[in-house]
Amino acid sequence: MFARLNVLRQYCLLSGRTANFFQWTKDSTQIKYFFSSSVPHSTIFALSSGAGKCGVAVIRLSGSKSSYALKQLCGKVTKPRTASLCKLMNPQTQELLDRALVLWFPGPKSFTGEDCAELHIHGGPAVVSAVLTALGSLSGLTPALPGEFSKRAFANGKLDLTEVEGLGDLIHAETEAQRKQALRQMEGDLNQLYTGWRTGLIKSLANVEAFIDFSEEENIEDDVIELVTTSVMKIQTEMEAHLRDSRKGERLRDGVHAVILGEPNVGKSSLLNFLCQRPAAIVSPLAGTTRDVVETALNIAGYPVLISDTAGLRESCDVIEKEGISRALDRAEKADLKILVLDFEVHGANLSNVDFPTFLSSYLSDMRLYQNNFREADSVHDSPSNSDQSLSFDQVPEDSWEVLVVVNKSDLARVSDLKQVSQHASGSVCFVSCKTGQGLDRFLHVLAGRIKDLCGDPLTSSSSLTQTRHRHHLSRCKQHLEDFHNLLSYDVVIAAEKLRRATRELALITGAVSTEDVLDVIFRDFCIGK
Ligand SMILES: Nc1nc2c(ncn2[C@@H]2O[C@H](COP(=O)(O)OP(=O)(O)OP(=O)(O)O)[C@@H](O)[C@H]2O)c(=O)[nH]1
Ligand SMILES: [K+]
Ligand SMILES: [Mg+2]
Repeated sequence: MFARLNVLRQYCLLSGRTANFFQWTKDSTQIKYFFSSSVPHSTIFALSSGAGKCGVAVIRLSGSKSSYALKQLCGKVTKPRTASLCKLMNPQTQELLDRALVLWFPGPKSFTGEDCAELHIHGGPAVVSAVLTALGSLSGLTPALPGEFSKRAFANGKLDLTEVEGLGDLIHAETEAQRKQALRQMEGDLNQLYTGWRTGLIKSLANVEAFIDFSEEENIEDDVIELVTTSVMKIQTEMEAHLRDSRKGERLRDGVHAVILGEPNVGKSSLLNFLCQRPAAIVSPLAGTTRDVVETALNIAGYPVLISDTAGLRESCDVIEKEGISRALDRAEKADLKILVLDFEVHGANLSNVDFPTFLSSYLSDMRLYQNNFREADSVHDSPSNSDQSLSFDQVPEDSWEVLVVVNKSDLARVSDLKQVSQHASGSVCFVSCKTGQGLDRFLHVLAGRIKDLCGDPLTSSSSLTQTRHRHHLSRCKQHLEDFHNLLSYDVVIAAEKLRRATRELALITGAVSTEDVLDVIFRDFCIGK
């Protein structure tokens, strides 16, 4: 009985595709399994190219009535996977709608796995509207919901969930590196990795269950548990390394958050304007010009960066300026990269042997302390604290941060001074002048290098974790595996349950096991026609 049970259970777990529709529950003696009823039957259609006037628009159909629709509009079903020039007629009036290139993809060799067709028509809004109206008039055809084509592709085993997410990211990719990462994921990079781990864990689980069921009566190899432990440990180690990637893939997907920080008037806004090549922030000789956070999205060397200019940091009694400083500190806390701007005239002579990350960390926490004190005592508007909060480099080291140091206004320095100071400063300090442009090319180069380090190279590095959703399930999986090791010598049955839960977490990532809620969230961001 147990052997049969295991075979069936394994079948459910291993048959990646079937498992989509195959859920099982176990009570003490029997297994119930059933097919999900979510197999779609209607035939859907939508404009898959962007809306608005364009040369060519693509209307896509999927479902069993696609061939019927072709017959109604073109008078025939065209040759599979070949572009055929056809006249599209209104099925009711036989009026000519457009001349189109028609493609016919009989299932299962299609994007969704169902019978599919594409109509490449002229991209005028009236043409598109006339063809969509004609399709809508056919019985059994309904307009597609957002992401419905991809959802069907998933339901029919054409894509797993990570590939669906890769496809969504590819459509939303705005920079070259994002495109590469998304494409890699859409091609099945993460699916392979996670399914590989899951298959490995399922094999181990089968061995543990065989051990539980037969160890007393039959010949089970003595070292089976030892082999399982080694194999699970190997997967666990790989998973831990994958989780420990400093959020590179997630950063590339969402954009690196960089923040420009420094005292008033050092040229923070001038630097932002240089980076985005437009006057995004107001520059003026008045200290305290920038109050709000000024945020701009940039593409730096193919990587997405969200850069924020902030209020100059100082002990201010002005309520609005204080609020600006609070916002700057909040932004600094969340940023992946902090760009500290200094004024050459003020700090140029004092740059050697400074540990900037630890210095900035403690400087910002002192600023925060000052801000909080100020908030608590309403009466302190005209009595700044006694502590000296100007930038000086002798503060106590605290933490290690990603900091890029820019020394601005180096045009005001004597050439000999600049040379001497830059020789003694650490290699990561950039001496620039936003006024004359000197040093800005090198700064850009250094900045691009840092951003690349933060995101990783999507082509050469190993597969990156790209989504919080994946991280969530992987962390839980890792926890179950740890519990498995800890429990194994006490209670094999409970340990086996932990292993089973670990495999389930991986199945939730790829969608081998899925719930409607998760699918709704994933497909929600898709556009109509995809
Ligand atoms: N000589 C010189 N002046 C500069 C340079 N960069 C900026 N400035 C001037 O310095 C002043 C302050 O520049 P901002 O960019 O407004 O400085 P900020 O750090 O954003 O100032 P706040 O927003 O007030 O904190 C302006 O008058 C700029 O023209 C530079 O490289 N050399
Ligand atoms: K200013
Ligand atoms: Mg400013």
